[in-house]
Amino acid sequence: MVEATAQSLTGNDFPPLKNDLILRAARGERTERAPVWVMRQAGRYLPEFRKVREKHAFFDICQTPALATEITLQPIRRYAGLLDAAIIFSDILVIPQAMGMIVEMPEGKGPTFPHPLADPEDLSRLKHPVNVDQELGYVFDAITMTRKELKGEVPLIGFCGSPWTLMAYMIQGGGSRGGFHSAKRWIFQYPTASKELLSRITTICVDFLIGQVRAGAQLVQVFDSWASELSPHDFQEFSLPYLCIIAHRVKSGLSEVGMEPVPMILFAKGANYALEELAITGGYDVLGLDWCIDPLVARHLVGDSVALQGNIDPDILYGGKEAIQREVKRMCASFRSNTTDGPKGWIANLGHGITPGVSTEDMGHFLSCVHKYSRQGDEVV
Ligand SMILES: Cc1c2[nH]c(c1CCC(=O)O)Cc1[nH]c(c(CCC(=O)O)c1C)Cc1[nH]c(c(CCC(=O)O)c1C)Cc1[nH]c(c(CCC(=O)O)c1C)C2
Repeated sequence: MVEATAQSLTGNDFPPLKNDLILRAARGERTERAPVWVMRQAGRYLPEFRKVREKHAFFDICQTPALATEITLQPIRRYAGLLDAAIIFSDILVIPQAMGMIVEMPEGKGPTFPHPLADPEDLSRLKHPVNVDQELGYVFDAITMTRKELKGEVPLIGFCGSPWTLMAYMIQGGGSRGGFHSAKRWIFQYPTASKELLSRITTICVDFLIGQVRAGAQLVQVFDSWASELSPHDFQEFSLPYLCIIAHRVKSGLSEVGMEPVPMILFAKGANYALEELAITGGYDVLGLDWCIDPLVARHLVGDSVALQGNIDPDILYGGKEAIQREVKRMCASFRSNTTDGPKGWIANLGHGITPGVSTEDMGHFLSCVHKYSRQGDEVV
């Protein structure tokens, strides 16, 4: 059992980093090959995860730094040398919990809120303001412990959910399967209360991400997984402004405490129409793409101002080895603009999270194909 805590370890005590490929790509640099990691890489498709999960409740794992560390490291060990980043094992729904909501995670059922927010009066049920160190200090401890245990093999990514995506769960009370009709009703019927809630969540996201970086996270990602539920107009009104505030305040907050900024990644699924604007005003270093946009088109929209992450359709991992190889080749050609130069400002990933039924072997094959076909000097078509 490792006994480090965020208090006992300063940044300087962490082991030196051996693989900075993702940090260079996030800064927009040309790299010898594309760094690769996979959203939800530490999760249910891994038998070693399921084994731990049989014995522990989901949020007990999140709240026990040694278990969160162990699961974060599982894919790094299994795919030794193939993954270029680890992502801390946690969940976006720890923020609603910190605000006082009960969130349950029955196995195989996804998140459940027994008492979702029904109408604006329910905002008074929420803790406000939230002391992030007190409520979410366990995530900081898990990050510090994981960073140490990673021994500098790859950088560690911290994360949070976006204000809109979190609000959607808090009102809907369950996962995406049932849609987000109640949450959508709020933005139309109670726009002012919706914005009050979004502002409160934004403040927590800022403190939470700053705390994660202070604890040892070397990049951070904001997941706006359900941006796809909003029209372009409503994304402008109920998501984008809060996403921008997060990026700008995290950067200024870090500089106030004398820390270097870390690359910030935004994954706003289904908001490809906003890529150009996000690249100009968003404040993020990397924009994640879902699979519904051609990388060449995305690059054309954002120019050279940001790095891109993504974006193969996660279901390709069900298509067998040949299809995986063919589609990775295609993705590489598109992100590399069909040149033999190494990729520039590109982090390879899926266009959303890996799903539980993928075989561990096919995941490994995907990673190997990215290594093979994103390499500088190689033919790309
Ligand atoms: C980054 C992350 C998340 N969850 C988990 C991680 C761990 C790190 C990783 O491996 O990526 C573990 C993580 N989170 C969960 C699991 C499975 C839980 C179990 O064991 O029962 C795991 C391994 C539970 C969970 N938590 C959530 C869902 C989705 C439900 C829906 O469809 O609306 C689910 C199924 C909410 C959630 N959680 C997260 C997102 C954003 C990413 C995405 O869009 O996939 C979202 C939307 C983020």
